[in-house]
Amino acid sequence: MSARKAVNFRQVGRKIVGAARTYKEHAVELNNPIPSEPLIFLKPTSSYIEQGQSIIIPKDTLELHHEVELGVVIDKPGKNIPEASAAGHIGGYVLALDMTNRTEQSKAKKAGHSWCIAKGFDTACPVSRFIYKDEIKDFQNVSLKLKVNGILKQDGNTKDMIFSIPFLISWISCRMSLEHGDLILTGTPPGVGPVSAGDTIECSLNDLICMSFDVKSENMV
Ligand SMILES: O=C(O)/C=C/C(=O)CC(=O)C(=O)O
Ligand SMILES: [Mg+2]
Repeated sequence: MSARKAVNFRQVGRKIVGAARTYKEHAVELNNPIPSEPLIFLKPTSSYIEQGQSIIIPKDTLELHHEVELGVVIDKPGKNIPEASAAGHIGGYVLALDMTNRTEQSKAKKAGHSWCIAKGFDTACPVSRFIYKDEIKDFQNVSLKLKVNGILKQDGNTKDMIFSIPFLISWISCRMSLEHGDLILTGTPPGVGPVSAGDTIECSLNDLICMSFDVKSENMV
């Protein structure tokens, strides 16, 4: 059996590409149109945290939302990647949270500005350990769950995505080169909602990964 290959995406520190509204019911719950093509954004790698660190709500935030997502880690770089060969560029996965400052996002949407502040604050991208490719048999059939203070809020599966993961990889690569160590957040299933200081978020991927994060406000740190 060939040695498993890990991609040290945290050490490599390349870009985080977020895909938005990739689950129909999530687009609907936020009163958004069902997209005809992917909507993407970038998150800085300064937003990464791992279990043991806290999610910090930026000051003046009225509404911070949880979004549990499957993250795809890129191994083989490429540009204009054909959909048919896109899966060959995947190096592994993570369970991720695309924490979102909805207060900032609403302002940005009204003004036609980017979501970089809404999506890019420190601690906005909690991630699990690296998940080897062979640990997930079918990336298009992955269960994603999230609880807040023990109450189930999100319970989705990547089989319900509007765009397939190979399509997302191909589509993104036609607009920007994908590099070794990049992370693609593939979007969140329905059930997103607010978290407050003192809350605990628990999330899981299949029966493989569980992680939890506490939520603090800036004046608590
Ligand atoms: O359109 C909005 O109001 C918000 C969209 C998102 O934040 C989308 C995602 O990040 C997602 O679908 O995962
Ligand atoms: Mg998201």
